[in-house]
Amino acid sequence: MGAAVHSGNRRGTKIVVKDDAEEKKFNNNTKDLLDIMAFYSRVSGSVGVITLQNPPVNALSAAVRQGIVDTMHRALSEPEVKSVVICGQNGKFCGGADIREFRANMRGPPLVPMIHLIEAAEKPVVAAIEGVALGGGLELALGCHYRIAHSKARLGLPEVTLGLLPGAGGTQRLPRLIGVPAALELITTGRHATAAEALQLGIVDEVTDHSAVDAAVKFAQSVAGKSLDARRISTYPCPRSPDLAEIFEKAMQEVRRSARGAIAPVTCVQAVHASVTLPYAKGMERERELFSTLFTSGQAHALQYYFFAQRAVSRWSTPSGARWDTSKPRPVHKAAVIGLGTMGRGITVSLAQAGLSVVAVETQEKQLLEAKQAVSGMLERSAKRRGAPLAHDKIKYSCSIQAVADVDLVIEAVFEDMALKKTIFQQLSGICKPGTFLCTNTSGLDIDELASQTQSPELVVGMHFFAPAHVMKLLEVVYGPRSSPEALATAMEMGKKMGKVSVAVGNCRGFVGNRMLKPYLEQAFFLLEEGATPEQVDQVLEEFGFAMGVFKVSDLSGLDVGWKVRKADGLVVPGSTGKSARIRGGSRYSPLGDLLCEQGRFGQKTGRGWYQYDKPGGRVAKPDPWLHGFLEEYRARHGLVARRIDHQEMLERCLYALINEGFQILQDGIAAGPEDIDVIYVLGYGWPRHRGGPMFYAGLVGLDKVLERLEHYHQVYPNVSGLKPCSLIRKLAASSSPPIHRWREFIQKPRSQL
Ligand SMILES: CCC/C=C/C(=O)SCCNC(=O)CCNC(=O)[C@H](O)C(C)(C)COP(=O)([O-])OP(=O)([O-])OC[C@H]1O[C@@H](n2cnc3c(N)ncnc32)[C@H](O)[C@@H]1OP(=O)([O-])[O-]
Repeated sequence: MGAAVHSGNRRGTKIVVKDDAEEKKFNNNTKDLLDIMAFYSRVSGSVGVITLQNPPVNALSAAVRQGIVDTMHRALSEPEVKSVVICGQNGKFCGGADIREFRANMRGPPLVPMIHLIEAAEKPVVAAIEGVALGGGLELALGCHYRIAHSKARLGLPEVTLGLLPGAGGTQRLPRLIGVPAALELITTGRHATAAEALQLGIVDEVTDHSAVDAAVKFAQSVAGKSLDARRISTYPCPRSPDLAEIFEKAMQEVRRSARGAIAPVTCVQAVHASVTLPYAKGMERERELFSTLFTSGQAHALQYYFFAQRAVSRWSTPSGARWDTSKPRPVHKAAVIGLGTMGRGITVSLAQAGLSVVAVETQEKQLLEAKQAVSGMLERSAKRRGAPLAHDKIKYSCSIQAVADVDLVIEAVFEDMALKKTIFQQLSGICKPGTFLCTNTSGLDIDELASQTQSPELVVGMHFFAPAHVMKLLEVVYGPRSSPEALATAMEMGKKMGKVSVAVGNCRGFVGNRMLKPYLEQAFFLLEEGATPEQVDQVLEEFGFAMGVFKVSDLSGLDVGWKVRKADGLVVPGSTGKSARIRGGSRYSPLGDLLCEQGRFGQKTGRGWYQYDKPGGRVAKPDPWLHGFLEEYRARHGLVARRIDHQEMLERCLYALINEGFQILQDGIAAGPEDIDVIYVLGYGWPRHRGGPMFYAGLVGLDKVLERLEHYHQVYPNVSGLKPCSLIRKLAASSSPPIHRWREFIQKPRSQL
């Protein structure tokens, strides 16, 4: 970069042109905005450089927008300046509008006129895109006359994932620039494109491996004085082709199919449609109208809540006072996986892809060979998909558990069998070098019972992966009463390294996810007893937005899994008749799942479960007349009279029972906050993201309403403990249902042990 010409150095060679009078004027204009967050400097004499400065992602806050408007005016008014570059501080162009401002009163200049100011400028404006240009960030770049990107930059319009549409001209400019099909795909999925793809699509003009800012300055000099007539995207003709109607119809079908009730993707298609049917100015009006509808919707609120929730879970804390910011993870270079069944294989792949050396142990030679082949295939497919190098050489396979002696962390992933796991933990405790963290992949067993098998219980934590383990983003990291903060921090960090969202949870039966699933499943079974069919219950849940209804999920994961657990708990009493058949420990119990298992109906794997499949392993669920007959016969045998159950009741009983357990989990301190539960349910259990998660949904419905319905159902079914409202929901409802971010104040804090 050339020498700067003004005084007032703010950062290194960047010179800020901002005199006292201007500062005062700005402060008067913006009243309480603390600082101009776009800095102006002049480079090589003739290029005005505007640098957005709002860490960490240079989001377009009111102050940044004000700064851009002011510095643009400055650049345009200086006769020496012939062209302008807009860039972002710290190698990040811009992460879009400031999402935190969406729920506050609108201040500062709006985005749309700000971008028009840039586009209408008579001097060329070049966007220097490093890091990210997302949402409003990309829309800002589309308002510039040229775009230069760094090869590692990512560009996209992810507004749809926040329940919005690109409302700063994105739906009108992008199709004009790259055509309707490509724009529709980017806008409705919200995915990020690489710089190379953006170049190919025509979103950017040049890609560089060096500094995009330097390249943009050079470029800006080369285009100074040239006509900008062909560079203003808003003036481009509307893209037209004979098959446009078909393209839109297909896009609409696709988003309706995949959106599961989310309104933003559908609205995005409508907005892009306006770009071809209306002139630009009218298209912008339509974009604004549609944007306003989305902006105030509950779905946008839910998705934006979820955006922050997913980030908040990394700031974990435990009731004993351990915290993310005071507990340091220990580095892990070498890890081991014990047991190479389905879960163990997925975990091995995740570890190897995270760059760790892995010792993969399976004691049966034949299974070891099979696992080795399967893992190689998974790694190859995954490397191809991600365009990443193969990680085969990271893994050493062994038949002997002794091979784990020198690893830093072990993940045991054998069957869900406490006796077997205990034996392995006893062995590990003797074999591993001192300080090795011992983790168990379990979906609900007692971490502390396992810890007690070892010489160092403080090194033991649970890592509950979700199948398929190399694909699913969720990891429940379970701390026992004796797990050290360091062990917890290390497991959380390991999850992050593997690309997972790790959520710290306390040790109890089923942890958070599966514990909440129990009353939900229970209600689904009871509904069948009372007259519903699996299809009806699933339809209600799928219409709500679940990826799959509860019975389809049960068929997919295998009915035998829960059966084994119930047997171990002494709940399965084969051949029992009369009233006692449906009561356990004084509470209502449905043996329906047990009865199906006794018939060998384990779900998809046996071709029969709650549904029928064309063959064992078949995927397409079809209603099964046998099952309907079986349910009728079951009801008759137990003196149950089938009734028509409406959608509302099915939904309320399943969801409110689950939510009630969520409140109990908060009250027990098993989850630190409602965000933890919501992230677990969205990422691990198919809860629709546009409904924020079960706890957020409860707040949206109204806690007093949820409480009232729980009270009602508990009155009707007094022997179902899952319907008895938990005291925390009562307390919150009695305190005028505070917003979700204040719920933690109402949870009784266990005394800190620190
Ligand atoms: C008319 C209007 C039309 C336009 C609408 C829009 O532009 S809508 C917007 C469209 N844009 C998007 O949807 C992009 C949203 N952002 C992202 O996808 C990612 O943050 C990233 C890829 C930019 C960086 O990933 P990374 O893994 O490197 O980092 P990270 O993810 O951990 O974030 C770090 C911190 O920054 C925070 N924060 C981030 N962005 C924003 C924001 N826009 N705002 C506010 N805050 C934001 C984030 O909460 C976190 O804070 P914490 O927890 O530390 O207090």
